[in-house]
Amino acid sequence: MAHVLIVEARFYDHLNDMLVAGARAAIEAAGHTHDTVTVPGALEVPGAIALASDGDSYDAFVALGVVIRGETYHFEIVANESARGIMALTLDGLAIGNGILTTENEAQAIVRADPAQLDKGGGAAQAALAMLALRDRLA
Ligand SMILES: Nc1c(NC[C@H](O)[C@H](O)[C@H](O)CO)[nH]c(=O)[nH]c1=O
Ligand SMILES: CC(=O)[C@@H](O)COP(=O)(O)O
Repeated sequence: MAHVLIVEARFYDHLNDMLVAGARAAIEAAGHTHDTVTVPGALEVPGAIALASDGDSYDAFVALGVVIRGETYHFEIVANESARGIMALTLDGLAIGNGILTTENEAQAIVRADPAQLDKGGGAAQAALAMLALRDRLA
């Protein structure tokens, strides 16, 4: 049984609730356990995973959040740098599923976050568990 940490950037409550529900359901359906920590925004997600990976408490990580394009270049910074930070941790050998949505508008985010529709939170959890299984197999 694996113990998974969900790191959620709680920027949009209603969207995050759906992503977290999907991720938790997928982890539980696979017979694993989970904790959740909350950070202010997507830019803080890689740092939180790095902090949590210092000990032996967690086998895998699920990054969740929503970045919706606004009027300025800030969207690119938050979307690209959060993904870059998560990818760097992945290349260090951590099992991480990236469920940080980067959308043009709220409607796109709802379809992707909703567990009854595209369920990207559940998909990110399944990706984290798949990478954990691969790591165990290759070790
Ligand atoms: N605009 C969004 C942000 N921005 C906040 C940053 O992620 C960060 O918390 C701030 O710059 C302080 O370091 N975060 C999201 O998750 N989603 C957004 O749409
Ligand atoms: C991530 C974003 O683009 C958004 O939340 C920020 O909006 P703005 O560019 O209008 O300041």
